[in-house]
Amino acid sequence: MTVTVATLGFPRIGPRRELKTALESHWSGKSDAAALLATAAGLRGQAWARQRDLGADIVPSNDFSLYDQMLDTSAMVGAVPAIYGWKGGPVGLATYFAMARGSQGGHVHHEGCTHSHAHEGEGAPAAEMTKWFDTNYHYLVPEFTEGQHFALSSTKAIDEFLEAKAQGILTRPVLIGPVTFLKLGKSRTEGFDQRALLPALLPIYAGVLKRLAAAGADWVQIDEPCLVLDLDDRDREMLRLAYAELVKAAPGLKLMLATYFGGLGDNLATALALPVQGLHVDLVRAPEQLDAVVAGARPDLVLSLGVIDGRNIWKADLSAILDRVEPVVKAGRNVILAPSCSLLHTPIDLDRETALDPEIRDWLAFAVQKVAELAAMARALNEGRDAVRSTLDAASAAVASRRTSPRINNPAVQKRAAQKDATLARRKSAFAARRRVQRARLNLPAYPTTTIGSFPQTPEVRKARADHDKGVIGDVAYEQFLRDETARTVQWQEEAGLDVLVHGEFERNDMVQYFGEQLSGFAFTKYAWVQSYGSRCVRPPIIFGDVARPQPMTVAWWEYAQSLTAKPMKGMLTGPVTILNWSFVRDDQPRSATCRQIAFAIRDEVVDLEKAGCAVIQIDEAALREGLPLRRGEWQHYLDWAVESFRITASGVADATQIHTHMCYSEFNDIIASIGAMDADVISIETARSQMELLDAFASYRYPAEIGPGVYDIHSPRVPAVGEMAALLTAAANRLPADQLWVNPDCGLKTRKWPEVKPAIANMVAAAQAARTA
Ligand SMILES: Nc1nc2c(c(=O)[nH]1)N[C@@H](CNc1ccc(C(=O)N[C@@H](CCC(=O)N[C@@H](CCC(=O)N[C@@H](CCC(=O)O)C(=O)O)C(=O)O)C(=O)O)cc1)CN2
Ligand code: MET
Ligand SMILES: [Zn+2]
Repeated sequence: MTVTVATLGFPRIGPRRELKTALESHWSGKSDAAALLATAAGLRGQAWARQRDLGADIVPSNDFSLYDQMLDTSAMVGAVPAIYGWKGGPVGLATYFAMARGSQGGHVHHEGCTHSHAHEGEGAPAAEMTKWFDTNYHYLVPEFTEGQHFALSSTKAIDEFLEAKAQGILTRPVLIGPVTFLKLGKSRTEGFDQRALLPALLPIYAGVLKRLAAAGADWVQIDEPCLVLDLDDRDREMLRLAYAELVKAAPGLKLMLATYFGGLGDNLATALALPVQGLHVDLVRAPEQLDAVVAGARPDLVLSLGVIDGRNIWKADLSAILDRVEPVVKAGRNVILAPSCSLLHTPIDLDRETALDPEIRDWLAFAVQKVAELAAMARALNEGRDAVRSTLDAASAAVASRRTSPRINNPAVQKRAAQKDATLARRKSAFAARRRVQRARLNLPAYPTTTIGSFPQTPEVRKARADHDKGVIGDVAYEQFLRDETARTVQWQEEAGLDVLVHGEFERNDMVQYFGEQLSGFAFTKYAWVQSYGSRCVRPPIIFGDVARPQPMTVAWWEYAQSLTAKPMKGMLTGPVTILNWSFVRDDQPRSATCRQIAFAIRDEVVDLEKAGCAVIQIDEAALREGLPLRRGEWQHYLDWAVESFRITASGVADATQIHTHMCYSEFNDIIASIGAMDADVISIETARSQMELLDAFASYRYPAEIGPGVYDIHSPRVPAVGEMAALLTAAANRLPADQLWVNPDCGLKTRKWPEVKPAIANMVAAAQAARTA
């Protein structure tokens, strides 16, 4: 049986972020819908042709999206909340983008926002956005109500299939499966479990499948990544019901059920019993499941083996993969080779990275290179390994070079990380004692005020950095520009009456990339953008080797900022867990080991800041929660090493140095013990939208240290009134002792504009003053 190659999805932002440019131009009114749609069609056409030319036999369609594939699914089934004023019929662009970004009524929802929020009287807020499994990609959360009516409201899946067909490519359309779609959504009706909507939803899916079959599709890929999560009996029953129904929808149409981001585990039997014609499994995250899948699968079940890592950028050891796949093929199985998941989570093309060190470059494969790897392996299986001998040898050589390169190994770093000394992860005294000396040193008022770190990254700031990168302005001019921005911001904070100041982070492109660029063991790219949400992208640094900090990274900026004021200036760092979770990480040692190395590097920075005189140091761990494993049984192990890494970072300083941490997500109940174990002196969290309910977790845990519950929803341009923030502080003080409380916004202010920030912070300071005298 011939082995074929499939991809499950391809990056859609475009090799030069053409989609980002087109979207932002359209949103700002500079170009019309036709121009946007033409760019989008061009990108789709390019991606299909490219994958085919690289050797993919099965090319996906409907993996493209103007914003997000979950939002596309909501549009497909007509799950549009009433606030968007949609009257039925096809969901048009205006409704689609209103759900993605909020709608006018004076206010366009800005692209820098990751949350839903209430904009009273300002049109409709955007739908809530949240993390897609354990990735840094965000999807728009579908919303359901009891009695929800569904209707086919977007023919995008069929249209794009026909578009590719007209280009001469018979694609395999991709749909998000109905069970994953419902499970990842939320119910707007109190007490209503949206899973009850499955019977109402299935006819829409069946209708789409019928139309696809009529348009000429032979296979459809249905993604059910929920199959790698902990499921209950009702979920499993839903899967049985859904697929019994859907395989009957269109005679002759075959379904490839795709699972990814983990192993099927205790859902294996459920998956194998579904009457679908093909099953895709992730053999990168869960290589051990291959034997059980093969043993349990019906002989006629087509197996799509996800052997190339869709979540990382390393070249694969092709011969080692062939060793594992060959016996399956020899046994007469019908096998497709594929990436572990959609290639959406990798950058597009390594060939553009001409500035990367050639040795490191040789270790890497982006989306384009990964398809070529698959094609080479398929040829080896079909024609014998000699047919691609040089490719296989080159892959083995690259893997061997990465394993043994002196660039990867730093014995001093390894020795340091191997230390078992428990005092490295322990502050000198317990919190109560630290608090006494910190209070004496800082002498802050009750309800001390501060901000989370960044101030607006204006177009001028971004332009100065781009001009500096291009050589249009020199180092001196760029430094001076940043000093001026910093000085203005420090002076303004003094005038605003804030108690603990920040320098503003103007010198940083991104809170992770900035550090990656200065640490050894990291490589960074010029064009390797990965979509985070909508038009927003990140360039995750690549951690290829042992991590060290050759020299201080932030001390000079801190010293400059502190020289401008007598008030305490916070040192501002990104923590090890967040750097790890927002980077491409080496796969030749456990993530925990890499995290521990980063922890020591950042610890050195903490110590150097203290030496320079810094009394308050914030170590951001915004991504601590998103690193949680998908299976609950694996949580504690992760939390233990993540917290240990944070503690290593924070524990090199004297009792009198106050360590802050910051986390901007709003769920602490299930991990509160680990938050406590971080042993920070102060934690700032996002709470403005939850009316301080979040603090209940801290209260019932009797969290001993200080907390800055956000009182200003920074994701909205709206300026909160003094009374509103004062009421939030009262609500906080009803839950926790007042002497534990700080006053701050939910998160950094980099995506906001100065005309919003200035009055909002002035009001926040006034609210703190009111609380002090209450
Ligand atoms: N890494 C990371 N992950 C995160 C977050 C985060 O802050 N960082 N926040 C959460 C939400 N996710 C987000 C992801 C991206 C952005 C974001 O703003 N991205 C920017 C790019 C940020 C950046 O790297 N900026 C660089 C490069 C900017 C750029 O595009 N420059 C142009 C030139 C611009 C000019 O000439 O004026 C170019 O290179 O082509 C800089 O400021 O230096 C974007 O897509 O627009 C925001 C939130 C969760 N995950
Ligand atoms: N210090 C960072 C900032 O203020 C923390 C952001 S958390 C996503 O931007
Ligand atoms: Zn934050």
